[in-house]
Formats: sequence, structure tokens, C-alpha cells
Amino acid sequence: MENVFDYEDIQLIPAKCIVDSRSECDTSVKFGKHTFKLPVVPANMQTIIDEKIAIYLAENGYFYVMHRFEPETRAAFIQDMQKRGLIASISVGVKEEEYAFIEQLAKEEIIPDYITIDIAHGHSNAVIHMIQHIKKLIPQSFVIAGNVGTPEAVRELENAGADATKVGIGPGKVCITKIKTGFGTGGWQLAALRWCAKAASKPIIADGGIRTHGDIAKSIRFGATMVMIGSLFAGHEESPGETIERDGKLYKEYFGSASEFQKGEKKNVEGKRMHVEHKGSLQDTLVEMEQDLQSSISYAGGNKLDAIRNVDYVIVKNSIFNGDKVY
Ligand SMILES: NC(=O)C1=CN([C@@H]2O[C@H](COP(=O)(O)OP(=O)(O)OC[C@H]3O[C@@H](n4cnc5c(N)ncnc54)[C@H](OP(=O)(O)O)[C@@H]3O)[C@@H](O)[C@H]2O)C=CC1
Ligand SMILES: Nc1nc2c(ncn2[C@@H]2O[C@H](COP(=O)(O)O)[C@@H](O)[C@H]2O)c(=O)[nH]1
Repeated sequence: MENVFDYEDIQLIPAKCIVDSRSECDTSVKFGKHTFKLPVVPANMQTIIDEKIAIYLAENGYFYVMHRFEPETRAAFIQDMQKRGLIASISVGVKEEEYAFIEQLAKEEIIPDYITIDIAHGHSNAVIHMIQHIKKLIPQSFVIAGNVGTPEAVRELENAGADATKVGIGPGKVCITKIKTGFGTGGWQLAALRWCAKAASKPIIADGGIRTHGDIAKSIRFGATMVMIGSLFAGHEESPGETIERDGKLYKEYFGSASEFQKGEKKNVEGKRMHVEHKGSLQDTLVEMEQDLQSSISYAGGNKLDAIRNVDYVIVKNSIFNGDKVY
């Protein structure tokens, strides 16, 4: 493949400003039947989201996807969110018990607004069959399927009935898939996103590898409708997971969904655990993300998110940080 690049290799080129203040720029995005404040969703991982954060995000107009690692709580979670008048957005896997879970939801008329099929290698019959199963029994739910890294996969999942696909195999901060298997989009996630977006006829979620807020704008430029983020959302006051103190500084844990910590056993491990610096409140990060994205829109010469989709760019191989640390 030609022109392989990643986030740090790209700079977007400014266009003439049309706003008097960045506050005029609108970062909202329509995804499915709903419009959200930001084109950003915290990763559906156990150290990133829990029920309390899901409620906070939904109440404040942000998209969320609940993880699938406490499977027995999901039906009650959907009901609780809907009782509050909030969007219900859950994850499922592809094992046999997940088929039964979808049947239970259909039978009891518990209908989530969004269902994310969340497995490592989403270009598979297992995912295609699960999409078809959900669409047959609860066609009202918006189905996100993944993860994939090729245009063929995007087309196949869309043809099976997926309403959106999620792109990213191996670019995650706690991912070791690239090291353990030799496969994935790690190191060229942005180019893979562009490749997939060209083939897509439905929205794409770019998943993994976001290290700065500018990477959100770059994802939008290269075809994402939504951007899924783990590490930048890890370590907040509200984040689930252990807090530790080291040399007088606070850190919180962030572990992969395919790590030994998540699985409880050392089998097919493709994720690791790390500790990230304590970051303060989630709300502050969301506000900063919104402000930075408003600024991106202004540099794109518009006042809406779509302005970013058409800007020119240059490839500046591995050089934009000039050896500086990101922060
Ligand atoms: N985005 C990414 O790069 C990655 C994300 N993850 C995350 O980790 C979590 C666990 O993922 P996953 O292990 O798929 O979920 P599960 O453990 O639920 O596995 C789903 C099913 O797919 C099978 N399976 C898993 N990997 C492969 C593969 N490479 N080829 C064929 N079959 C496979 C499993 O069987 P069996 O285990 O017996 O093979 C199982 O039947 C998810 O949340 C996922 O998003 C994991 C790795 C990469
Ligand atoms: N290969 C693995 N990927 C994983 C695992 N757990 C989660 N993930 C993926 O990472 C992103 C988040 O990436 P980040 O760079 O923003 O931190 C997440 O949404 C998953 O797709 C794992 O154990 N192995």
C-alpha cells in the first residue's frame, strides 16, 4: 500500500477563518438517530467506563458505549437508562450465550438504542452472524460492528446489516496484538482509516491510537464520524480502577480488555496493564476536547465539524513533535 502514515506524520493545512470567536464553532455530530456534543466516545473498557460515567455522559449529550464485561447486568442497565430517559448503548460478544442474550432482550422488549459487537478480529463469520441475529430480532437497534482494518471487512459487515463499523486492530495504548501476532493497523492507523473510509457507505468509528486532541480532528479529516478513545480517558477521578501513589504522585490503572487482568487467566493475552497519571475530572477533559476541536474547526475555515473533512494536509514523516514530548 502506498502513502502509509499515522497521526504523528500528518499536519492539516489551515484555511481562511470565517468566525470571530472559536465559541461559534459547532462540534456536534449526528450518529444514528441522535446528535451528540462531540464526535468522541470513551472506549468500552472496564477501566474507562462504568454505569455512573455512562449516566453522566448520556445526561450531558455525549455518546457512550457500555462495556460487556459484567454481562449479567446489561438488561437491567438498559432498563435503568431508559427509565431515566437516556440513551441505552451496550456491547456484546459473539459466543453462544450472547445469542441467547439477544433473544432475551427481544422477548422482554428491552431494546437498546445502540449495540456494539466488540471483538478483536471483526472480519469474521462470527460477527456477520451476530449482526444478522440482532437485525432479525431487534431491528430497531443501531448496530456497530468491529473491529476491522480493511475495506473488504467494512463492506462485508455493512452488507450483513451493520449500521456502522469500527476500525482499528492493534493501535491501542495497552494493545500488544501487533507484537504478539505481527498483525494490525498499529503504526498506520490513520492511513488504514482513510483506506476503510473510502469503501464505507455508512459511518466509521476510528478506534485506538489517539494520543492528542489534534488526532481527533485528523480522524475526522480521514473519514471518521466518531472517534473511540481509551488512554486519554483513563486516569480521571471518576475512572473505574485502582488508584496508586508513587513518589508522591497519584496514578490510576488502565488495562486492555484482552489482558490477563481482564480475562483472569493467561490465555490468548493481547493486552497489558499500565498506570497513567491521575488527570482530574472527566468534565474538564471533555470541555478541553470541545474547545480544541472548536479551534480545529476554525483552522479548517468553517463553523461546523464538516469543514475539517475537506482540508488539505501534508505528510511530515515522524517530525511534527521535533523530539518534544507530546505534553
Ligand atoms: N481493537 C483491537 O485491536 C483488539 C481489541 N481487543 C479487545 O479485547 C476484548 C476481547 O476480544 P476477543 O478475544 O475477540 O473476545 P472474546 O474473548 O469474547 O472472543 C470472541 C470470540 O472470537 C474468538 N476469537 C478471538 N480472537 C480471534 C481470532 N484472532 N481469530 C479467530 N477467532 C478469534 C474467540 O475464541 P478463542 O478465544 O477460543 O479464539 C471467541 O470465540 C474485546 O473487548 C476486544 O475489543 C482484543 C484484541 C485486539
Ligand atoms: N489489542 C488490544 N486492543 C485493545 C485491548 N483492549 C482495548 N483495546 C483497543 O484499544 C482501544 C483504545 O485505544 P487507546 O489507544 O485510545 O488507548 C480500545 O477501544 C480497543 O479497541 C487489548 O487488550 N488488546
